[in-house]
Amino acid sequence: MGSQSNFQMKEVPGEFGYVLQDVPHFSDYISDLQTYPNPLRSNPAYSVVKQYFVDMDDSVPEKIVVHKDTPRGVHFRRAGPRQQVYFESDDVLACIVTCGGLCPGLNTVIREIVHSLDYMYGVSKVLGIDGGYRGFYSKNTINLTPKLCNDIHKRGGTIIGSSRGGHDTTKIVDSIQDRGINQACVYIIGGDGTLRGANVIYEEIRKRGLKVAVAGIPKTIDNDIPVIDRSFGFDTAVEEAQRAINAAHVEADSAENGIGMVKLMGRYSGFIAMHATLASRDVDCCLIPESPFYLEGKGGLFEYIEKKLKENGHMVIVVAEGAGQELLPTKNEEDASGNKLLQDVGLWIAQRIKDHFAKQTKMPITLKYIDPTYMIRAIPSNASDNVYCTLLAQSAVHGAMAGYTGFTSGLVNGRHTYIPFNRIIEKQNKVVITDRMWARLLSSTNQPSFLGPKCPSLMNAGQLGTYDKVTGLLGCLSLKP
Ligand SMILES: Nc1ncnc2c1ncn2[C@@H]1O[C@H](COP(=O)(O)OP(=O)(O)OP(=O)(O)O)[C@@H](O)[C@H]1O
Ligand SMILES: O=P(O)(O)OC[C@H]1O[C@](O)(CO)[C@@H](O)[C@@H]1O
Ligand SMILES: [Mg+2]
Repeated sequence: MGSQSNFQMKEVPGEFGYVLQDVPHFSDYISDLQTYPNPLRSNPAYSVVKQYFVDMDDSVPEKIVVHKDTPRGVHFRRAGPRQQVYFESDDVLACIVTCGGLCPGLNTVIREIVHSLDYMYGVSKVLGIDGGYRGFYSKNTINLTPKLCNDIHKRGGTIIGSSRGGHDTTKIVDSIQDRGINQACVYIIGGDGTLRGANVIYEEIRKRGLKVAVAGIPKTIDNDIPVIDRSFGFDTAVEEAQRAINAAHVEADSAENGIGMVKLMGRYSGFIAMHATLASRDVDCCLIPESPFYLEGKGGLFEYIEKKLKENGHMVIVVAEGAGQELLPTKNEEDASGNKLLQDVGLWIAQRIKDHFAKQTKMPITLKYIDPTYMIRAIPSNASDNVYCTLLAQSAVHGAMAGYTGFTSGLVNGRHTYIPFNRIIEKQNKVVITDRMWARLLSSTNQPSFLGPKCPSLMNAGQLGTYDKVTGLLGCLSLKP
């Protein structure tokens, strides 16, 4: 499945190095479009709010830490309602699909799209596509009404179902066309794979010249989507992870040389593990995919565990599911979407630790391994994620009604924006171990950096300035602002 984009990004330059990375609009490929006054103009709740409508020229900078001489840089369109809309309420058919793994907040986003369409724009025809992309052409749809969706934010999962694999662009766009509608808003909620899929749907719709807006809402519990401040459900996941870490700590603290190990999600990005560790303060070692480590010898994990047990009598380790995969025997299996299936690194390390302490040392240990991964992502979103989901959904609805397409809504530096698909699918967001946040974690846990002769890859790649071979610590990180 390719992810190359056929349409160039719309870049609008301005003064002093200002660049607007704009989102596509119907007017880019359809002529003679009719516009209508936004129905919110006559809605008493909104018409009294000063500056409720977003100025067409408002934009949000991607980087807010700047030097006095640096150019103004990349900006994104500010999200929110526009004075004019490109649909008449009665003509619009909207549909919502959720794809990929579960994430706290999916139902909140669905609820808020349905409610916003109805209450703000008078759009009452909203279909839920059953079970991910393949539901477009192989299953029945669900009529989503404000009444049906009223309580769903209190439930985990997604009421319309989700799946991996099964994306067929032609069939999906045919199915949108076959429903006999020429005016539609398609809301696609999902992670990096889903948004690549959304981009090709948008491109096909554009090639066919259809007045169908494709709006994405980025979803990923791993927080691996670039550009945005964080993805919805992440806050909830970090909070829920505390329960598992607490349990691991209690178990470890109550045993002789107790080790509590918790595996958290994070296929390629260790954000949940990093933030859960920073939040907890009970964690002595956090292992993430971006930071290679080794077990044996000087500066290795076993040596550190022995030191910690001698000092404190117990310790807690958090490991992200994608950490240390290069140490495990390879298994070339993929899921239906083509994502590599990972080995259980937590189980593997737990066994290696047990073997090491049984054979190499006279230290009896008690190790408890906790894998709360699916329990964490199956819960409803917390209060802060609920607010976030609500605003993401409202922004997506405003954007599509205003004729924008091929975009996701997303929080950038605390402001809601519209981001073109091209930007959001171009790479994965990862923990940068030469950034301040990872350094903060290292100083909080006091764990080794593992950047010794056994992990030379980063040294060779020149990602670090210098490395203190004596202390094993990242002495001279080139910290980014
Ligand atoms: N490059 C691509 N082009 C078209 N469709 C894609 C592409 N990559 C993935 N998809 C489709 O997107 C859907 C979801 O992809 P995937 O299973 O990778 O989850 P995701 O959106 O990345 O979410 P998660 O964060 O849970 O992994 C699947 O139906 C898959 O077929
Ligand atoms: O078992 P599933 O549904 O494929 O999901 C597992 C994957 O989904 C994620 O939660 C991302 O959504 C990853 O962290 C994890 O590897
Ligand atoms: Mg993904």
